[in-house]
Amino acid sequence: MGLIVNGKWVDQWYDTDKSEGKFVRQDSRFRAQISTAQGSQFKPEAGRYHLYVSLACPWAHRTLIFRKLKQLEDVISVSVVEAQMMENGWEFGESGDPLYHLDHAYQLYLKADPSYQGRVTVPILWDKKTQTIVNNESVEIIRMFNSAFNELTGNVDDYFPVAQREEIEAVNTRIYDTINNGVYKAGFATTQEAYNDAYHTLFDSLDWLENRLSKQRYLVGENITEADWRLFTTLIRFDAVYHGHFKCNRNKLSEFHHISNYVNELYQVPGVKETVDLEYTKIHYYASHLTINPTRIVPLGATQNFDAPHDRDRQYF
Ligand SMILES: N[C@@H](CCC(=O)N[C@@H](CS)C(=O)NCC(=O)O)C(=O)O
Repeated sequence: MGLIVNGKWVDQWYDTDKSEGKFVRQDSRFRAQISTAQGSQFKPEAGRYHLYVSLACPWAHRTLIFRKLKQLEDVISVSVVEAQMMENGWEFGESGDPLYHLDHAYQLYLKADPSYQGRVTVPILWDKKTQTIVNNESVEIIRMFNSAFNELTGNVDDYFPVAQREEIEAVNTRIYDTINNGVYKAGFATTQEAYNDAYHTLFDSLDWLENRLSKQRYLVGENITEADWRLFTTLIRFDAVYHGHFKCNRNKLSEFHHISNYVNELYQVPGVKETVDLEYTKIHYYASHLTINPTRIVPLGATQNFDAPHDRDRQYF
């Protein structure tokens, strides 16, 4: 775990000294867009882009789901970093960097921008043509996958419909702050107060979500939208990782009837379960975060069956 400082990798845990023990996530820095717009440097082209992911990472997981749902598997290649992230950050191992056979993800960041400073995160959407990072922000990557390649694939499924954008964004904002990033705020807090705040805000939001999902099948409208997928990748990891490792333990997610049925439904959407690997995920979190779990012992639970029948196809008012 570390970051790039003045062109060099430095092994360093998150610094919470200046934020009263609170974990503050760094903004993603590569923010270019793939688009057909005139003058666009990055046009949608089959075989041009490569996605680097960790199967443990909820942010990267979103991009894998969109790659599946939008039938981009033959258009955008993918590779997976090693489960453990130790003193050199994300490691590529034998198959993690099929393009340049680099050892570490930080080398890829420096290849894209030798002056890059900061943390080295996944997902990374790489352009093989100009040999740079197009974008390393999952929200923007899934939106590109949602629409930029439609003409190439013929898949016009839309998870961010114009008519619902405002409501989707409002829901996303609360869910990002209190749930997606909320579990990290609890887990990476270094003072009791910062942890307490994150814990209460997280479970207030899960109570709100349980109520919302008792009245409607999906977060927004009558179909699955990006809001559901953005939430799903955090929820699927909850009992296996966040409940124990990040101390988000007021309840297990399986104790929320509507939320857990909702997770099962999303898991059972064709193609999605192939993007989930909770064993790899547990190894990543428990064996990489030495500050939180110095013994690196990976717990054997929680046993969950996301293939169990769900009740989400019932009538809603
Ligand atoms: N805002 C980014 C966050 C990506 C992110 O933080 N990924 C984590 C893995 S779950 C990471 O690579 N962390 C490495 C680090 O912070 O040093 C996104 O949504 O893409």
